Amino acid sequence: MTPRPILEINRLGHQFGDFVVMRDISLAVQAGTMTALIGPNGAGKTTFYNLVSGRYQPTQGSIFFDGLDITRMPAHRRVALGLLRSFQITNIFPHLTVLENVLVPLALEHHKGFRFWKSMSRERDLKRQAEEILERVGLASEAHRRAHELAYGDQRLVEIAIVLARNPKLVLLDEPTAGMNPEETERMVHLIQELAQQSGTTFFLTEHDMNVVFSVASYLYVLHQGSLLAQGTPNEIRGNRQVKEAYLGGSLDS
Ligand SMILES: Nc1ncnc2c1ncn2[C@@H]1O[C@H](COP(=O)(O)OP(=O)(O)OP(=O)(O)O)[C@@H](O)[C@H]1O
Repeated sequence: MTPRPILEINRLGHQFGDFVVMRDISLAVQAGTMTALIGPNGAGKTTFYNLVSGRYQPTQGSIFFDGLDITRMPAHRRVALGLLRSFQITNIFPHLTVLENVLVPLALEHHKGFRFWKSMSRERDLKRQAEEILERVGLASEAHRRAHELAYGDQRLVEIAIVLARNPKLVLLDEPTAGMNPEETERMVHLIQELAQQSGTTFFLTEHDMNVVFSVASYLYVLHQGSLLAQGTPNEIRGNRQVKEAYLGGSLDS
């Protein structure tokens, strides 16, 4: 029996007024995989993520998460179900320490809320969990620094730690290496690979850097002008003529 996909998109379409940005997208993301959505600039990746995360509601089609129809569900309820998005723009509390940045979502996950912040901060168990998450993303030594003091690449790691603290089933990773230098990119790639192998979390990422995509993803969907142009393994996509043409000049050859 084929396992049920964690994310199933059926004939998804979206219009802004009369302008059709997305048409007839059907795809499935299998649990435990690292799947990527790629496409040239303006292909519709951000719109697609906004539809899946609940920021926009599609004008056509349906979205199922873990077997549940979430097409019209508000974003915060999707988060509560375990569907999280890591934003391109750093989305952290700059004046809290790195550890506190992870403790806040952990507290939310444990339904304790901000009112209990003071007593909660002493709770050894949550602190230990936060430290474990920081260990996993390679930030244990930065735990007591304020987040805004960190280098850009490390701030993106804090963002990943915040997402992990919500105990996600599916993470939409929006350009995880955008704006990073080569060293930071390499660290992030290693981290993504490790997370994909070790946790039961499923990742669905979009990324402009094809070297990153081909080294982390096991399956790819290619968007072009709002439609699905191709799907397949990294090797199949690398050799796909239509995909190469869509990218005009072969950034896929690298
Ligand atoms: N709010 C909006 N209103 C009208 N058109 C929009 C809106 N948001 C996006 N678009 C249009 O939808 C199309 C897809 O844009 P989108 O940002 O989803 O593409 P993308 O693949 O994420 O691009 P990039 O890789 O450059 O970030 C583009 O033509 C864009 O101009």
